[in-house]
Amino acid sequence: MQTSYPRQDIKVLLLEGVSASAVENFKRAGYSQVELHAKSLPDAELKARIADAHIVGIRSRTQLSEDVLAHAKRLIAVGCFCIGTNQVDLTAARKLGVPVFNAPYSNTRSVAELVIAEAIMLLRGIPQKNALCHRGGWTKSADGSYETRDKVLGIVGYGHIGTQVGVLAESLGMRVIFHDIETKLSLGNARAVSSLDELLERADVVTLHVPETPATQLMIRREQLAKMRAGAMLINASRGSVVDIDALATALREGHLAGAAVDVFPVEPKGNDDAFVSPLIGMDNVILTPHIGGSTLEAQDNIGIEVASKLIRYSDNGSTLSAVNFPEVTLPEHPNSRRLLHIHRNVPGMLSRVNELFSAGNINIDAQFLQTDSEVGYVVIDVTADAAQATVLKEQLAAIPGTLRSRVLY
Ligand SMILES: NC(=O)C1=CN([C@@H]2O[C@H](COP(=O)(O)OP(=O)(O)OC[C@H]3O[C@@H](n4cnc5c(N)ncnc54)[C@H](O)[C@@H]3O)[C@@H](O)[C@H]2O)C=CC1
Ligand SMILES: O=C(O)C(=O)COP(=O)(O)O
Repeated sequence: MQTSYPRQDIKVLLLEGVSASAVENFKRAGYSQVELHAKSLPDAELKARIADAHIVGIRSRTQLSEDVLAHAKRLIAVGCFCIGTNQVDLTAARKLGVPVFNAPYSNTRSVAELVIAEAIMLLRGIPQKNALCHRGGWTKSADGSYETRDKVLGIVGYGHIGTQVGVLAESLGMRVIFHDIETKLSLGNARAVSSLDELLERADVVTLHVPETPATQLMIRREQLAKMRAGAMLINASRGSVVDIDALATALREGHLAGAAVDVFPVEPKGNDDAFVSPLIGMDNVILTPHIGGSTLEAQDNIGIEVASKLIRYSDNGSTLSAVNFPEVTLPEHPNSRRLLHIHRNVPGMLSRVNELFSAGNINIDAQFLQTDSEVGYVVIDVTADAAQATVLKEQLAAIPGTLRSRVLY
């Protein structure tokens, strides 16, 4: 279907080495202006580059704050080519009429596999043994080295990743307990515990799989670490903000914890050429990884296809299905109609004002779908009109007070 605004004029800005599968997907769909950067950009450059971008794709590192988004004058949609969307000011984007999409499942298995591998490595004391061998040392000993069988794995955040970690851990013979703020269906023999404290007190290995929210900010501090069993281990592949990293360093240094595996940090380098700084550097019993929990070729390839497809669908036909900050609207394509979009502040009487326009112009509405949330309304309208009429209608829609965006799609 030919779009009113030519696809080749739509600028797609992709940062942080988003997978080539995304670029291919855009190009195949006719979006020829795709700019790909290997890293996240410094704030000033980001503001400059985002100024004329219609679509922006990022991963977990790029911060799309209200201030940055205010520079994006032509932005129609944002894609987070990852799970977390905490790096985007979702409310600010919504108020600008910009839907944000992500890939909620594609890298979950990759994280779960890494966590299981780390649990085994930590229980065997491999990080410190490996480090010593590299320095010419030799510690052939069973001290502090355990099988996973019958050990208790405590999962904090029993969602898409947490549940998969639980299933894999049970296949190794671990006993799985979990804590979540929602009531969750237990898979296998996993058991919910009554509180985070109970989980910390009972688990041999604690693994964190919560999103970054105000409630998970520094969820694991000195007091929580002190509640963990002496000799227990902590794995964090969620967000760096969830753990007080200095308190973790102290608990490890003092020997209360036997080891840790950390993939995410309060401050992470912008790209592979930048230095990594952490109080955990130099601790042999800590596995440090550069936020690669979801970085497998399979996951990145699938994420590239998934998020690019969502962005293309929105740009081509207005579907906001699975947007994380926006009313979800999807309407089948009606090839013989013109499609208009109207995004507005959710105030009383908006739909009747939109519809008055069409009846005043004697324009027939072939199909219409409105969805609202507390702040924003989004309506897709298919009408019988020619291209010139559609352009006039778009301008008239834009003039309705409270309008955030109006577009003609085709
Ligand atoms: N290291 C990496 O490369 C990756 C990290 N992640 C991180 O992992 C997080 C989790 O991913 P998914 O499992 O897919 O998310 P999810 O949304 O499926 O699961 C999160 C679970 O945490 C629970 N939760 C939320 N707040 C909580 C709280 N205060 N206390 C206890 N439970 C709470 C939720 O109810 C939910 O069950 C993502 O938000 C992302 O930040 C995700 C992918 C890759
Ligand atoms: O999916 C997520 O939330 C992740 O943390 C993975 O982030 P990344 O795409 O590796 O920057």
